[in-house]
Amino acid sequence: AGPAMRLRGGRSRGGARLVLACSASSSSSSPPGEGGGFSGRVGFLGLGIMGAPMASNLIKAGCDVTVWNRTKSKCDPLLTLGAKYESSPADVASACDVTFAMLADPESAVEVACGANGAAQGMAPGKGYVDVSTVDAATSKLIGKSITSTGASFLEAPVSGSKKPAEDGLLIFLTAGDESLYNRVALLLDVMGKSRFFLGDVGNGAAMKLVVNMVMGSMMVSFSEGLLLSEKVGLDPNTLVEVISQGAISAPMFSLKGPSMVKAAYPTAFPLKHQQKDLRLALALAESVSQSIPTVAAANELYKVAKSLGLADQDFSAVIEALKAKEQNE
Ligand SMILES: NC(=O)C1=CN([C@@H]2O[C@H](COP(=O)(O)OP(=O)(O)OC[C@H]3O[C@@H](n4cnc5c(N)ncnc54)[C@H](OP(=O)(O)O)[C@@H]3O)[C@@H](O)[C@H]2O)C=CC1
Ligand SMILES: O=CCCC(=O)O
Repeated sequence: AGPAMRLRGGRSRGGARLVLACSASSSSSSPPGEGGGFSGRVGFLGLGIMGAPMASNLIKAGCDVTVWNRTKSKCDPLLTLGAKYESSPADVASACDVTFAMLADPESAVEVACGANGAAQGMAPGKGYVDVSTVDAATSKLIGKSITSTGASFLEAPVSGSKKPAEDGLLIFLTAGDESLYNRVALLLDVMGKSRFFLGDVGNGAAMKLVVNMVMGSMMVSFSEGLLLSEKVGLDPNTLVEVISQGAISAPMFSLKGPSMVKAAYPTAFPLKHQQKDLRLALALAESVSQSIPTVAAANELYKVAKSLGLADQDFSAVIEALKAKEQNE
């Protein structure tokens, strides 16, 4: 099947419709749709900035959710909401019909899926694994192979959208892999997101995500340069943010992050270390097809400088501090 897309308009967030749809006993009451109702147990591995609100939305929608996180204390708020707990990814996968994973990077995604007590050890025919972490295509294929070798199904489904969209259930899923698993979990994706794309073979979702994030990472650097230059020539950078917001290059990211960047505040929504990871992976993707992406390469260097300044866990908008530091050193 060719790429398919389903865009949803008006939301019925947190309403009875979703509660009914996710409840184990009421799948027949589910709304019609590609996935129908989801009546099984749902696992969730990785409860960081993104994973915690995503799992939380599934619980609030009435799903039977079992969680695991490397740092166990991060499970507590989810347990309070009604989640169950298992002590390893393998145990979660074994207890659940479908397991989602939201891990930091390729290394942790592989470790949790394929390592000792990894999810693959709890997989079996009829079960599904949905990796929503941002990784490269090769990593996703490796994880997919490990999962499908057990007879289970695999879907990669990285997300566009940050902390707030995750909290609001407004993420964009970029999925690829097993289409029947995609259809099976469609309702769950719709609890956590506002739209979903099915892009074909495993690797296409990862590639789409990296291309989107490489554009975002360079946009942020260009915006940072503009803020600093405007200030240097005697303009009010807040006015620049306002002017940009009304023109053709308006983007929610600029309006959202600009005002706090002007105040040198970087409350973390998307950690800078993850943005740099995505640029690194995008550069490798470009290299694999001999595509030149010099702007991204330059942006990546700045994120690396920002990391070396101790800003890895700040929001990625803190990359502006690398430009300030560069100026001081010149
Ligand atoms: N934040 C954002 O705006 C967005 C992030 N993403 C992507 O989503 C993924 C998660 O991001 P985010 O939630 O922000 O990141 P966080 O850093 O907040 O969370 C990372 C998660 O990975 C776990 N983890 C890290 N290393 C290991 C390991 N070796 N073994 C087991 N678990 C591990 C962490 O566990 P522990 O709690 O123990 O550290 C935590 O649960 C990343 O791939 C990111 O690029 C995608 C879209 C938006
Ligand atoms: O991977 C992070 C993406 C953040 C966003 O889409 O706003």
